[in-house]
Amino acid sequence: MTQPQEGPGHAAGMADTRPLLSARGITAGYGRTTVLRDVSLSLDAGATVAVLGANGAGKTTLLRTLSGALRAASGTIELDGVDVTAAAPHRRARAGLCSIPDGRGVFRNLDVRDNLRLAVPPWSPSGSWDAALAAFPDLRGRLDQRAGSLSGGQQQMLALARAFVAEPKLVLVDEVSMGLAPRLVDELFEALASLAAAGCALVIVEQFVQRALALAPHVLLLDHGEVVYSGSASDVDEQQLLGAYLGAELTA
Ligand SMILES: Nc1ncnc2c1ncn2[C@@H]1O[C@H](COP(=O)(O)OP(=O)(O)OP(=O)(O)O)[C@@H](O)[C@H]1O
Repeated sequence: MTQPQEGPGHAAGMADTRPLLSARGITAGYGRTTVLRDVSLSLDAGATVAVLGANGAGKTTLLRTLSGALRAASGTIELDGVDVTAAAPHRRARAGLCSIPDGRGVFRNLDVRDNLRLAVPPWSPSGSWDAALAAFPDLRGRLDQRAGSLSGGQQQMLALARAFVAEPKLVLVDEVSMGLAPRLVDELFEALASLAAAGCALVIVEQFVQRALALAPHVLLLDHGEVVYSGSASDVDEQQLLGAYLGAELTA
């Protein structure tokens, strides 16, 4: 396994600048069940990593631990140099983290306008959501519509639009394509690409591996809660990838 400082988003040989996200030795789970074991992930500002692995490998658990929805049993998480291991989700959000969970992450009882308004950070100079509506013009005519009455795809657009408005340094995206038609998934991935192009770092969990790899130059491959590959997407061994997805024994 690659050491964290050589992992995703960290080009070997480059000047050693502080990573935006540094998670080291994370162990986490639910009650007495340990899911993640000694997971490390380091990501530079503006870098994108795809977290891959079979069902139950621990991908969502990793995102939940990074967002603060789940407390790590051991290990440390630093965001932009600040230790947020014990910080509540709202404190991580203030530090620049935005989480888009697979349950969409919108306020279903509020209309689209209020969903966007609440995503504006208090310190934002512009307080504008023009970029969000430019990325998702479909939402423009729905500002007064209750989020809960939007289609699944529109809710996912709104969740991503909120990320645009929040101007985060890091966005955690869990299964953005879940249950959506390919055309909508294209649109959502274009929006993710423009977030990345704007300098936002992304940690992506995605069932469509090829889509994730098209966006992410870096891969963290989990198998039964352990990192079995961490590094460049172009170097990932297809057999190893397949092995992790099939839950088969992996060769070194
Ligand atoms: N709230 C929970 N309580 C107890 N166990 C859980 C809970 N959530 C997940 N698990 C278990 O933790 C393990 C990892 O689940 P997780 O959702 O992180 O995997 P995943 O890689 O995201 O899988 P999938 O692709 O199916 O979403 C699984 O065995 C799952 O059953």
